[in-house]
Amino acid sequence: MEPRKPRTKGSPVSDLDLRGVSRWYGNVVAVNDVTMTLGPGVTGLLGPNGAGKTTLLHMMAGFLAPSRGQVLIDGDATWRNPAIYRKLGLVNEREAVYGFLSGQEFVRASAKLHGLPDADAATRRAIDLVEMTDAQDRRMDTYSKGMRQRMRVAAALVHDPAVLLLDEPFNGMDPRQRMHMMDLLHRLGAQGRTVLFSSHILEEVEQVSGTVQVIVAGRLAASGDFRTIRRLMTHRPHVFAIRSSDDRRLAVALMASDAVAGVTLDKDGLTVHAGDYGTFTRALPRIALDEGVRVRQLIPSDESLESVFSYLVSA
Ligand SMILES: Nc1ncnc2c1ncn2[C@@H]1O[C@H](COP(=O)(O)OP(=O)(O)OP(=O)(O)O)[C@@H](O)[C@H]1O
Repeated sequence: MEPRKPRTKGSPVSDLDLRGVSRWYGNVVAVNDVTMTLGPGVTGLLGPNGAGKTTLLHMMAGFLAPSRGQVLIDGDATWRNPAIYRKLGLVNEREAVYGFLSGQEFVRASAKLHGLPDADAATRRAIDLVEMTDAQDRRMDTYSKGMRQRMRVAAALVHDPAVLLLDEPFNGMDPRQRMHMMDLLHRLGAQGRTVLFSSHILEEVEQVSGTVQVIVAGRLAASGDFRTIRRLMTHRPHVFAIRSSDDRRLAVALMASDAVAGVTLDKDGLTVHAGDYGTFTRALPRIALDEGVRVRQLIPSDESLESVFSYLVSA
């Protein structure tokens, strides 16, 4: 976890604690016995579609009761506790904005809902934080996806919460908008806020967050800094499809290698089961060279995110 940093101003730092949290819908177990603690800095909640990310975020935000366990902010349960909204902001996955409102009106409505004593000042400050001051008077339906998303973040930040939760904030953004949003999350984390965002894309999480929580099929599958997660994902069995100038000869040589667990040969070439990505990809060129075989194609054939996740779950 990133070191705790003091907030520059506003409310004190907050910790978010999940203790044995489960949530089921009828027979569907959406979240299964998740325990984690989140502190200041940016944390990525990584998981494939349907893993339970939205359900977790909604429980953290006090929108949804845990079926079992507890979600606590600074020791207080989030469920049925409106007082936590002074400390917490949520940016939901679905865009719910009235396009006829200007960005400024949208953020100001949020300031009013929070009953802030000086709604205008809070609105100005939040819009400035997301760098949307120049565009604040335009109607929101004239904004790009990225601009709309930043205004939604401003609305969630208008009361200066110590905790910010964002559900798939990068969805539908082009690379430039994505960079801008990443920069914003970095800044918010560096200010000492506890920022949690969900994503199903490893690279997004890797670029923004110090800490990663991986959730699969409702369970916490792994957690740590992104290097640990990346290592877990590469140090695992891999399957490669290979075509070469002499598949048969290469197959025989590969079978003798410690880096290879199994080889099948058919008319489309070789399928190699390797114990570990790095060991195999370092060994292959040497083996091919020794045998005088030219490798024409090397394709990792089980690189789907789902296969990585299912490995992490079983690990
Ligand atoms: N209101 C509900 N009623 C029944 N099942 C639900 C409900 N909400 C979610 N689920 C189920 O719970 C599981 C977790 O869903 P959730 O939306 O939390 O996952 P997610 O990781 O956010 O996925 P996505 O990114 O696709 O939204 C899924 O199997 C989903 O179908």
